[in-house]
Amino acid sequence: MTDYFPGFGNHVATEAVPGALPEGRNSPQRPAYGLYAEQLSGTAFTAPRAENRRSWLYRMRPSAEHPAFTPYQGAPLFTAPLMSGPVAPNRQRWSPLPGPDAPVDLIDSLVTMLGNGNPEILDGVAVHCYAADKDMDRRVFMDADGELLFIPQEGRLSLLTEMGRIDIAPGQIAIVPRGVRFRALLPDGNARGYLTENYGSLFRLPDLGPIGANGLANPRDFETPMAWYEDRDEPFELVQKYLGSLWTMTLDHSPLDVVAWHGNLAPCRYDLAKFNTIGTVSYDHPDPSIFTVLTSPSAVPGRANADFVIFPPRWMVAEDTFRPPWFHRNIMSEAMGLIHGAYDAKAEGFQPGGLSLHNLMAGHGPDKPSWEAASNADLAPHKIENTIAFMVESCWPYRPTGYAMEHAQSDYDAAWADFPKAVLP
Ligand SMILES: O=C(O)Cc1cc(O)ccc1O
Ligand SMILES: [Fe+2]
Repeated sequence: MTDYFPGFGNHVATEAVPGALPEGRNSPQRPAYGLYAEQLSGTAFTAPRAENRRSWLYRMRPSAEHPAFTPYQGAPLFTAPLMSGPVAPNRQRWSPLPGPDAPVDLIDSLVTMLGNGNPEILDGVAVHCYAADKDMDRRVFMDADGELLFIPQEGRLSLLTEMGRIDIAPGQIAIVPRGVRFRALLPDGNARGYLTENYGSLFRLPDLGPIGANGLANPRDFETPMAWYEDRDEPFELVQKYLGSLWTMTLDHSPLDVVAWHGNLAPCRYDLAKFNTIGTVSYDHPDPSIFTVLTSPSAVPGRANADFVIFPPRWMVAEDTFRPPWFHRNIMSEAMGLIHGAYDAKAEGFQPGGLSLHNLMAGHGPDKPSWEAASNADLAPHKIENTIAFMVESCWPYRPTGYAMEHAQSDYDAAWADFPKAVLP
């Protein structure tokens, strides 16, 4: 059983062994039990206090003690997206990826679909999919390129991280900060889902403006695990993603050996069912920014490097309104996935586990069957139920990988074919 602390980005102090956490200072001359003190910084030392995120880890061996990394040969589809060459301004959509041919763990199963920005300039975001059926045993992963946001779609994940164990099921999400090592177990034997990799500023809760002090994702519903460690003196492979490529080295022990930690940079989980969904109670379809769970700001105010947005169950009551998403062309770029159920703008072809891409200025919106149904619907209050879609909206256009382009649906444009022409008086 794992226990969690409630709250988002709180300062936490936790020890798995009594007496392991120093009191009154971060770096005593001799930490208890011969532990090693290590600071893990998620923001620059000099970041403004309100944004400053770091933790102090007390571990059995310093993480500096390791041999050189060499190129990793696994995870052939877990890549940086291509950074050059033309990108067609086409809308794209993907059916769920085929399952693995041979047993594969979470890291080796990752398939990079979309990405923008560049880990070298600390801006941008990538969307990967996983479909795994093997635990990571004596294998640990760490991402130097960004913060990881897990969005399971099928099957639970147990993320054994340096800073605690996180259990999530479809409908829940987990964040693992940049640099935090972990291995993933699959309690159901297999798991599928999405992984968002944020190269930019850390995800945080959005400002609420006139909404007030409460609403959307409430801070208390985020959960940070208590300290947990494994004391295993056996070979452990550590795979690291660094500047877009994968590297490996082998330790003679598990690096998940942090016995105590304190600070405000830590993994956490959140149950999307707890989202306080806000919508119109009069008319019109509000902009989807009202569904923002987490945002990673860019340097331009109000223009996110990445917004993680959900479309959860909710009441639709708008009067004299076309209720689903409208036709639109957006300066922001939209990657969307579906955890379960059906999305109200796409009656056909957008399946749970699938993905879609509407890059900046691509005309999109309801497909023809959704448009027809919503244009003629009786506007009684109606509850959208049994579904959660999500969007990773970014100010930078996404580049699909070569794999993504080879596996895209070939007929997505047909979603918007044959709309009747308006008849003028
Ligand atoms: O394109 C989409 O389906 C996502 C979306 C949803 C919505 O309610 C309004 C705008 C928008 O981009
Ligand atoms: Fe959109």
